[in-house]
Amino acid sequence: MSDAMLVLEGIAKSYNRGKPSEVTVLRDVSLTLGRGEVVALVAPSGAGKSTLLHIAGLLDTADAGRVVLNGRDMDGLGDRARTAARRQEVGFIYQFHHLLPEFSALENVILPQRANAVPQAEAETRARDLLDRVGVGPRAGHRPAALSGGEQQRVAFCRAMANAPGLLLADEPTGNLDPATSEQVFGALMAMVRETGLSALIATHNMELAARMDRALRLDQGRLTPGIG
Ligand SMILES: Nc1ncnc2c1ncn2[C@@H]1O[C@H](COP(=O)(O)OP(=O)(O)OP(=O)(O)O)[C@@H](O)[C@H]1O
Repeated sequence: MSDAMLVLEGIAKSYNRGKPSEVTVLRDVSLTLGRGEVVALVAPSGAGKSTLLHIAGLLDTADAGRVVLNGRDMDGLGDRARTAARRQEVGFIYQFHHLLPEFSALENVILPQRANAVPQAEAETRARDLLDRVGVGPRAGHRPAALSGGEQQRVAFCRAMANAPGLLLADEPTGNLDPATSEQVFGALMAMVRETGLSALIATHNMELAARMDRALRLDQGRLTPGIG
């Protein structure tokens, strides 16, 4: 098996193709993310970070180029196979937690496992373990609205990790938090990523956080260049 968890080759993406409002976001994006490697994705607002993360995580398709996830070429796969690959291989974290408001923290971490046919008791044990590891175990029975911003985001990590993905994609995961909470949440995220040997691509505007990852890539004018620049 290859050492890469994710390979992107020559990815291009435009919105409103063929219309006067066409906007080209990604021109030629290539990237190899090794197993256990944590890479910062730094970009000005509107440069296409979310678009790139969505293509890498199989939530969107590119106009050109290849996505190889865990050694498997995603080209030509049907919707069902892409959804199955995404559920097994990819965890997402967003700037806003997007937890389900009607469910407790615990249930929010159980549900994705149930969607993956994990038995209830096993899903609950894993959810409790994940929540304990990021320090929100005592709050497991609370709904998101009763949790602080930092707690909500830690629950969102647990949800992303619920199905033990090999790849974590994060879109400004601490962008909505004050500096002290951001530090706490980033610390919990990195500890879990390192412990589980996950590969991660983490978009951030925070240069200090970017500098603490294995390397940084800058997205600008539809292309990636090394460094924070
Ligand atoms: N569905 C869409 N239709 C048309 N244009 C879009 C669509 N989605 C995104 N765009 C445009 O593509 C560009 C890149 O968007 P994207 O959300 O990927 O940027 P971003 O780098 O994540 O931005 P931010 O940091 O502000 O969240 C923007 O100019 C945006 O307006």
